[in-house]
Amino acid sequence: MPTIIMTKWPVKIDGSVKAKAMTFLQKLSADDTTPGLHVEPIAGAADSRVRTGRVDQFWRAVMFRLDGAGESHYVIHGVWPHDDAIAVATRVRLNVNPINGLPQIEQAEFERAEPAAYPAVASISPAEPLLSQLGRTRGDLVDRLGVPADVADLALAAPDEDAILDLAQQHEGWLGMILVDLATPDSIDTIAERLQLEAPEQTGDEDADLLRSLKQPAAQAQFAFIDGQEELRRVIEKGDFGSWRVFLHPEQRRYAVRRYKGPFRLSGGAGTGKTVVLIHRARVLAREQPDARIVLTTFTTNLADALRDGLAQLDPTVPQATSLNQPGVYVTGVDALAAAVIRSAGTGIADAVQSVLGDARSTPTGRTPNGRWREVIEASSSKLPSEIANETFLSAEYALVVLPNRVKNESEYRRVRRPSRGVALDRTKRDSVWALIAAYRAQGRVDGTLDFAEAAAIAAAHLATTGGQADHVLVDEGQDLSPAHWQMLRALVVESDDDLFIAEDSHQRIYGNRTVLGRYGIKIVGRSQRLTLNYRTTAQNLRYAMAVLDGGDYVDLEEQAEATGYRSARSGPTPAVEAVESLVTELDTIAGRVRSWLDGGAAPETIAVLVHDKFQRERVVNALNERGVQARAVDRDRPAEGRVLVMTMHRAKGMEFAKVVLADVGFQSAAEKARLDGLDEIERHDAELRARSLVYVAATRARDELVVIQRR
Ligand SMILES: Nc1ncnc2c1ncn2[C@@H]1O[C@H](COP(=O)(O)OP(=O)(O)OP(=O)(O)O)[C@@H](O)[C@H]1O
Repeated sequence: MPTIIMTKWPVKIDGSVKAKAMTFLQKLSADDTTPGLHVEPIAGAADSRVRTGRVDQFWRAVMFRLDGAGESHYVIHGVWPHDDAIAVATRVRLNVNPINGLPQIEQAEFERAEPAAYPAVASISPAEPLLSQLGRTRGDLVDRLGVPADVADLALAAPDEDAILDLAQQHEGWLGMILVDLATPDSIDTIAERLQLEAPEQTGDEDADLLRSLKQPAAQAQFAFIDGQEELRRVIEKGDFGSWRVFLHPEQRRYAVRRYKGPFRLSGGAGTGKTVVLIHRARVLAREQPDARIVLTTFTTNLADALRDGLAQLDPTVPQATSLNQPGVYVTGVDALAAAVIRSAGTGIADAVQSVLGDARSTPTGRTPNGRWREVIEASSSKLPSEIANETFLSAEYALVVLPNRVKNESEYRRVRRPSRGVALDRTKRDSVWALIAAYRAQGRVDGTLDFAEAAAIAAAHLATTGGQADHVLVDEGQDLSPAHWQMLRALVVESDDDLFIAEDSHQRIYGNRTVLGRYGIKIVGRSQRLTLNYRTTAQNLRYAMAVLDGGDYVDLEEQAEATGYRSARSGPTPAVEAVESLVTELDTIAGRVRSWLDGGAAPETIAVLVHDKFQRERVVNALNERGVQARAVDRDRPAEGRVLVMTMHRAKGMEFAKVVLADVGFQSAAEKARLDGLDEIERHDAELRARSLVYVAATRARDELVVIQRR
């Protein structure tokens, strides 16, 4: 049976043709001699491997036929109306790039989109073109990286990064990736290494050489060997947004498949495909080890829902376990995971409760309500200064010091170390803090409730004595997890190769406090890498989002300063920043923007308005509806179709939309200002970092257009 090698192009055809192309490819992959397919060479074609095939009366597929290892292979170049297909088929040629060993389809680009020609730079600006400013020469591009000469000339003439990105967008696969990299300060060697470029080996058997070239890691960002009919159907049915499932960047592929002798950490800015790598890695592990118990977890239940959907989209045949300790991939939020461990332990949880809280409960039931710390402080006659007697300080002290160290009483608290906690506590203050913690715990005991951090600490203590219940744990949004979460995950997975794989971005920490993995038994030691190519956000929006972070001192889970340099593969309009004086003007401005996008043909559910809190969310929904724009608030539920979506910036974490309005940027309510003023310096600094991170998270949700509304 012939093997189908898909390129990115055929997935861009529209609905009715897609269905016919699917039928054609299915038949082709079953038997290329089936009558009616009309797989035929073209007389006088530039490449003797070219074939056309009959999709229907009007449409033809253009393909290359390669024979290797006793099998035929079809590289599907695209589907065109009959006459266009013949014209394309006559001219295209598939060959191996003699410099970098990667496959290239020559001339194809010119038939689809005429690349922009940049006017001679001197005529528009005296500035030097970007690549020569970066010291790149034609020799670097053509002779070292294998960029075709015509494309290299356009790149060398491009005045700035945006122009290079526009050019990159016209070239699929490795060529687009090289162009994006060329606009960064990375050295030519770094670019060549990242894409694993190597001079080709020539055996004299051209088809075999081509097939080997098509299997190179960088080739797989553009060409995919399709594994069976079912996969073929999935590849064709999904539009371009689905291309993450098939065409991975060579770096993404490496992290998805590589084996590690212990925990591994993958960092990367928003939109660099960390989640994509995790989903692929879960699939690779599940396919290779069908009996393995794999846990894929993240910070919230909504994000876990998205991971579950993503895994099912990638491959519905990967078994998703419905409970812990079962073969398959168990996808769950990290707090739901703690609850599952406690639930499955039954009354056997009593020892763990005793060791963490020092009380004899065996069946904790509910969840401690929000605001409990405030109630405890208000009910006490504590003499502690306000920068200590506040919810932010106490909950952090509890999560960072008390729970991970299993402090159960005053004398243990007097002795415990409090690294990186800022505010020093003398003996009297420690005793007073402990009195509040004891009151907090007593109230939990009365109601039979646990807070999230307590539940994770208890689950960790239970697993530490009963043993691991997973073979591989994959974690997304690692920057938001608390020490007790890490202790639980460490104890959940049996220590072995590929035990923990952690994706994180410290710039996106919007919950909790900084954590250092090494303190909780997770030793990364040199097994840590970074993704740097942003797939989601245009370079213009990314620049705005990065500027929000400027000056903040972010550190990652290993206490290293977080790198900020990363690049985007896409270019678009500059974000619009609008300053407004009042709430009413803000609402009018939001409605005006949204309406103009809708009038321009955008689907309502691809537009999101992101706000700070639930009150503002309701205000915006009402204002939009009153102004005739159908809008809907998104809370825990999944976003619905047919309405403009309005949600908090926290809720938008992990999501993406074509167009985004960021509301209330820079606005601080009087209550929030008073809360921040009451914090000690370190806590306030951390709260400010989180606030910037929140705007960064929100700004990086936009794929194409971003409007920022600043309230003065
Ligand atoms: N190889 C790829 N080809 C095409 N699209 C991709 C690829 N990798 C990722 N993407 C797309 O880029 C977007 C961002 O990917 P993903 O959500 O995995 O990034 P992330 O690093 O987890 O982002 P965030 O930290 O903001 O949640 C998604 O739309 C995803 O489908």
